[in-house]
Amino acid sequence: MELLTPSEMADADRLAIAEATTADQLLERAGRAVADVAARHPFNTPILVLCGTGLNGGDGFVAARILRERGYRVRLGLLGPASALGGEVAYAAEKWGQPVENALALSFPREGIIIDALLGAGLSRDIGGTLAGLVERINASGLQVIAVDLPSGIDGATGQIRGVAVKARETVTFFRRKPGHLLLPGKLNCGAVRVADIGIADNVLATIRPRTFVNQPDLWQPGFPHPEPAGHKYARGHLVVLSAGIEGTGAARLAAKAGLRVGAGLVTVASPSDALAIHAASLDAIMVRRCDGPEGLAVLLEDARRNAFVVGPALPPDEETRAKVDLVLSSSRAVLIDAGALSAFAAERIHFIATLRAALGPVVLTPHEGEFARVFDDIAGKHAAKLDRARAAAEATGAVIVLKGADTVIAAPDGRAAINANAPPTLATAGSGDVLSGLIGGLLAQSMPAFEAASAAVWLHGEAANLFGPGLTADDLPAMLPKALAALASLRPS
Ligand SMILES: NC(=O)C1=CN([C@@H]2O[C@H](COP(=O)(O)OP(=O)(O)OC[C@H]3O[C@@H](n4cnc5c(N)ncnc54)[C@H](OP(=O)(O)O)[C@@H]3O)[C@@H](O)[C@H]2O)[C@@H](O)CC1
Ligand SMILES: [K+]
Repeated sequence: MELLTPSEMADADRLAIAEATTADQLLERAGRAVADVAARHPFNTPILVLCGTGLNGGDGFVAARILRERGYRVRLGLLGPASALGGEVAYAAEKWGQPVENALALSFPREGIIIDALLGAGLSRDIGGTLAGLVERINASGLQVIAVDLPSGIDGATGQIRGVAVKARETVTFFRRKPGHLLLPGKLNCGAVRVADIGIADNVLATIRPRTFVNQPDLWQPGFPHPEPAGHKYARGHLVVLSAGIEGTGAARLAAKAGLRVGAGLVTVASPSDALAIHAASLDAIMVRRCDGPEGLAVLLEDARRNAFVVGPALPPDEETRAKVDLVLSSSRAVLIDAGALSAFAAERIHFIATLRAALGPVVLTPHEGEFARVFDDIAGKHAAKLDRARAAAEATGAVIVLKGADTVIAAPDGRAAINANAPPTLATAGSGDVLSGLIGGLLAQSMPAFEAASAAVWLHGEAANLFGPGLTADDLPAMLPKALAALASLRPS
């Protein structure tokens, strides 16, 4: 499902108006959708509608009129003079035809709901002054808030709070969600997000060509390597996970188990001599091979059937790790780089980016924010918004970037980006990132394209955690994958 930035949404409105509808009709339908949500509250609920002077306020005027017609007690406060209203908003205000209070001077009811129609897609700067005071009063009022399009103060393109922002219980948006509904902190201010159909046809998207998506199976399911009846393990790739030494072997096993569960035909843990015995004792279906230093890795790379490598979980951020990364990147294999293999380049950033750009095979990096800042300090300094940071790093390196967090962003070098929305807080647990690395590696081994592989893995990771429920540890994730894969298969178009 596509996500539209506020400016892409304005294009959608324009295209819809050019084709089959009028601005008045769009405003009427948007306001009606808001009224429908408010009308789920009991009949005698007092409703305070707070309107700005733009189209967001116009939606508020329409909602106020419809709710009053339905018998609700509605008061309306306007931010600014009525003379500032123009076009369809002035028309909606005229049709309201009831008293208009000064939003900055009105008294709040003790109970009821507030409809926040102060600012939506037109937010263009930080909120300050008296409006900031009003937003703080709304948040301190204890009243339930229904936000129109976006909670006022949330940037629809980035999810950032511009100065202050309304905290809503529900948000009604139109046609498609915006990135700010999914990215933190905006997501937390939105409450439950409802998407209303206001009569904009999907075909406007062919002109707009959105580049940002919700990370859902429709985005990558067609390329997902569901097992084929005639398939055999050698057609499903061979994933190699590099292990750390004796004190850090669990991470490689977690990644390897995830890679095997997600369908890689063969999985090998490449282990330093000191850890061979412990891996061999705890792995059955997964193979174990000796791999000491870059020389050992070079030997493993001689077999071209080993087509995907996970490098980083539990590896020390040192020169030897850098040498291993350089070696796999120059081998034209699919490579997943995480953890120690990212941090190893904190002092060698220029070299790292140049090596990534020169890589012949697909590459995916999975930094959390701390690792990202370490390796891409220039980009982190330039871009405050997570979506922009991930895209800039993907463009700079030619790699797919999975910028992890509660609102993980997956960005491709061609500008596509997906925002993940199914990760429960229980995923923030030790070893969870190693499982994700293995999932991506396992899909890369099966030749799934890198952006799709990374997005699918992030979704499966979230799905497995959701299916497990409370008390999750990373060890539980590979065991939950069959259920997550079954859930995915059930969503497959027949
Ligand atoms: N397009 C369509 O057809 C449809 C659009 N729809 C609706 O329209 C909404 C977008 O409407 P919009 O573009 O008029 O912008 P909107 O959010 O009302 O704000 C503009 C006003 O805010 C002001 N302002 C900005 N930042 C500020 C700040 N920090 N602090 C204070 N003021 C600030 C800005 O002032 P200015 O910058 O001009 O001084 C201007 O006056 C969209 O969210 C959806 O609800 C639906 O009806 C469906 C059809
Ligand atoms: K709003």
